[in-house]
Amino acid sequence: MDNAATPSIRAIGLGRDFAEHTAVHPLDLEVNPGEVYGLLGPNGSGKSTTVRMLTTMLRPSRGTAQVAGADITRDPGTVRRRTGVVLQGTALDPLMSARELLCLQGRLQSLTSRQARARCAELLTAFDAQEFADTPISKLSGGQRRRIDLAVALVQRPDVLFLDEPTTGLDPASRRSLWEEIRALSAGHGVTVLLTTQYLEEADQLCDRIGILRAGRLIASAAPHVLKEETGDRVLTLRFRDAPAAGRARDLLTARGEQLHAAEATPHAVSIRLTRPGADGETLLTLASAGLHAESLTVDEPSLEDVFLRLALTPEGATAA
Ligand SMILES: Nc1ncnc2c1ncn2[C@@H]1O[C@H](COP(=O)(O)OP(=O)(O)OP(=O)(O)O)[C@@H](O)[C@H]1O
Repeated sequence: MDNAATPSIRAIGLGRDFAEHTAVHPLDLEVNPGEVYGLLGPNGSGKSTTVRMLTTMLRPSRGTAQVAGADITRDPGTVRRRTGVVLQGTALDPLMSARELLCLQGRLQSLTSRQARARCAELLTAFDAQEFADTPISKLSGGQRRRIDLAVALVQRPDVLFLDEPTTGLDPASRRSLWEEIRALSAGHGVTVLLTTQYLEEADQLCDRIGILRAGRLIASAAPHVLKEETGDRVLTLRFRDAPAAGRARDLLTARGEQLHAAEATPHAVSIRLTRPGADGETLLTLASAGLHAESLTVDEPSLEDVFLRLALTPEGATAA
């Protein structure tokens, strides 16, 4: 994909049924070259089914998609040649070493044995894996295996990389190091990455844009900061000298119809959701005119968790797309 204007992934009305059950409702999605896009959603929301359709492993029941410039149903061979895939549960042969696996993958991709060895050495260096390159896969840690999974998917220099829950089961340090690898692929090599995750922090830190799936529907798709600004309320916390002052402030604000928030559950503090522009100033004026002066105040920005809880877990039909 060398045309920056052409999306690396474009799905139009893509959907899949299993018997009577619609796992993915018609879905429209565009992911641009070099972008890291995260599909986020609770268990069973359709993340893996979407990835399996886009990687040509599962035929869609409806709709179309182009991946790396080729149609997933009309030209699945080209899609496969231009994409790398790392699915849940490693499929690596436990008796082979990383070096053997990478060379074999290179040969399967029609590299000469000399080219395959060179590519293998390049990837082992890039993934800092020389130290365990000749150890059987069965003896590697979860984090080391995941790095080899990723390296195997990169042998053919894919334009688009699909990662299904790449960091599930990894400790925080291994997770962060895998994020670095993924960022380097996208920023340094222009690889487009579509990953699924159940970790909000991962989506927030790693992804340029996030799509939230709920019951097979894409209910939001935007940059994490945009989702936070659009969906989450800021929270104002005021701390008073004593609990009675905080109690009076709480009563006054409740009577005005403000939404109290359990951000800081101490008797000296009161937190409210800032649901409209200027609500922070109004609140301070209201309290000051009743002789209530806070000793300190903080405003917390919404987190992706707020967004996710509101969008993904509220009853169906209660939120707009
Ligand atoms: N092969 C299948 N046969 C029947 N139903 C399936 C099949 N694969 C998935 N489903 C159903 O489709 C829905 C979406 O499943 P999918 O695995 O895509 O969700 P997910 O968001 O990836 O979940 P998880 O986070 O648990 O991996 C679920 O209701 C699931 O039971």
